[in-house]
Amino acid sequence: MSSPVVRIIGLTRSFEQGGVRIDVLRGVDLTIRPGEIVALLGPSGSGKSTMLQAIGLLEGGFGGKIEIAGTDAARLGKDQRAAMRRDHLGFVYQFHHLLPDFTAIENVILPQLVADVPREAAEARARELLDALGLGARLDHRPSQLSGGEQQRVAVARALANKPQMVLADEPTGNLDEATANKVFEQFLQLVRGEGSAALVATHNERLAASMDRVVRLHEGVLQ
Ligand SMILES: Nc1ncnc2c1ncn2[C@@H]1O[C@H](COP(=O)(O)OP(=O)(O)OP(=O)(O)O)[C@@H](O)[C@H]1O
Repeated sequence: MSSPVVRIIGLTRSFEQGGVRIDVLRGVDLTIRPGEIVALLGPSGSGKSTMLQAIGLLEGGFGGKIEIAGTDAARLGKDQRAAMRRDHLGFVYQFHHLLPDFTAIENVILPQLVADVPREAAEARARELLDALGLGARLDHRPSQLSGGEQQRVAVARALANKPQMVLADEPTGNLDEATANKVFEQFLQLVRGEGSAALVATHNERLAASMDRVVRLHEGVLQ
């Protein structure tokens, strides 16, 4: 059996708020296999974003163990964590965070150049992903010239540009109207499946969650 893309054991995280300690994550265990698409459900404030930040190696302050692609994150220095994010993980957020002065295709090319992909190959890959998302006629548009759904699709293409083993998505269609959200989400899932990436997708939407391979729920700091 192939090794998991992510394995977390006993993940904990607490915050101080106004002198009061809140234990948000109280011992979360989760294993995600290659290509597995997992929905992360939980009420507002239950710690979904906090969990994605931990797995994305974006912040410290966590207890427990996180392994990404078989490597214990605790052993990685700052630069190695950045390399792990770049080479193995893709990120999609509720808001697109595209670079406003770059076109759609440039936004998808850039992370590849940072990963030392040659320019021509990076451009071909960006074109392929944007085409697959129905944005073939929008390659040279800047984010401000795109609709919300189109911006979010560019963000999806950017997340997949470096062929990540896993995509971490935090309410990736949360700022879109329902019809657009459904369409973009369907395209997102189809592309992630086609690419063979695993994904962990935080959402409030039970219906979208049901279309994924597995659903886990955060409740009172643990997964159910
Ligand atoms: N940097 C921080 N400092 C203090 N408290 C924090 C911090 N980050 C998160 N929290 C608290 O941790 C809890 C979980 O927040 P988190 O954003 O992970 O929840 P969530 O499940 O993603 O919520 P939502 O569905 O509303 O996005 C909340 O009570 C939040 O206020």
